[in-house]
Amino acid sequence: MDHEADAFRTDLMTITRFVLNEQSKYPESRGDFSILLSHIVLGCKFVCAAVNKAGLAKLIGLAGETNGEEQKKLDVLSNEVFVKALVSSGRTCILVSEEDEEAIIVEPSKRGKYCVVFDPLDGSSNIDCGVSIGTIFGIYMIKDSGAARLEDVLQPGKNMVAAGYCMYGSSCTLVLSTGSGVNGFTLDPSLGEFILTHPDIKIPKKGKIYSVNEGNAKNWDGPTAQFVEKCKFPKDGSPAKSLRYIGSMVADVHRTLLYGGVFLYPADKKSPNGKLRVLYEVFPMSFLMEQAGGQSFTGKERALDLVPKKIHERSPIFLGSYDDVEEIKALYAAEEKA
Ligand SMILES: O=P(O)(O)OC[C@H]1O[C@](O)(COP(=O)(O)O)[C@@H](O)[C@@H]1O
Ligand SMILES: [Mg+2]
Ligand SMILES: [Mg+2]
Repeated sequence: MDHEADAFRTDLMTITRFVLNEQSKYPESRGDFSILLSHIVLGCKFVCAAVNKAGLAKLIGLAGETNGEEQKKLDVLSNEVFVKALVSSGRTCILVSEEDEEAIIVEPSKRGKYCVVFDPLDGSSNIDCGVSIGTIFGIYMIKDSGAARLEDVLQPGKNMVAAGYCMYGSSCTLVLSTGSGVNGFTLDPSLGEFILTHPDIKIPKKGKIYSVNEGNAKNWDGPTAQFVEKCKFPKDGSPAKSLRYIGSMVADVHRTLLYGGVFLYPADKKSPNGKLRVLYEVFPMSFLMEQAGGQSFTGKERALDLVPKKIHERSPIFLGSYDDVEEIKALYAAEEKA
């Protein structure tokens, strides 16, 4: 029996312990954020289990419903899981999900002071082939949850109090920032606990990878085409960058955060505002990137300074290593001057 107990490491930093430690830094805190996050974590565990057995449980394929785009069964299931988890936390007042046309205003008796914007299942085009997908979330805190209004979520991303994503890949990894750095936790399936495995993530200042759907190249604007050309054929004697593109923002951004480089989904003639949604894709990923020492740019401004007018608004995005994004900003500035 003794050898079993040895396995129990008292220093095991689970995400729950981590968040409670963070909370203890704010003596006035009532624990609302920790409770909210524990419900998000539960949602991620539930969706992770569903993703792992998607093929077995007939969760592959279309749901036969749309949100303006064809919804996959796992899109619908993940959305139901997170809406239920967030409302049952009793800590939210407004929810914005990619899968719901309208914002969800939580009934007054179940309200709390947080607004949560989320993409319940990111990378839908990769579900049926079992390639890494994920969940993305951002959290705002509002003063008066009693009077919760849509305007309370149409705020700049820099006003968020926390952001994160959970990647369902070869392992299940939850990456979180509460505004003081970025930490990564890996789900230990035997314990059912997220364990701190990537403390204080810092993105390399410059990377060797660029990540973009080159299939759209013929429709790109000048600065984007020039930047990708520089990645492939650098004129300063530096080695060419490698192209890596999974087609799931969570997975492409996760790799960028750990290895460095740049992920971009630019505007193009076909999609003048790009493809990715400001509130629940661009903002959370930009918040994490800045917290890890990188940066995020729209082609015009710092992504977190954007003020969205609609909940499903899209924006071009260039995010990643500080120096790589600086290069892109310089190309757009030069075009502006020209
Ligand atoms: O197939 P494309 O045009 O390269 O787009 C891929 C992008 O679209 C997305 O799948 C959009 O997100 P959803 O899957 O949540 O709709 C991103 O994850 C990904 O970065
Ligand atoms: Mg998405
Ligand atoms: Mg999605």
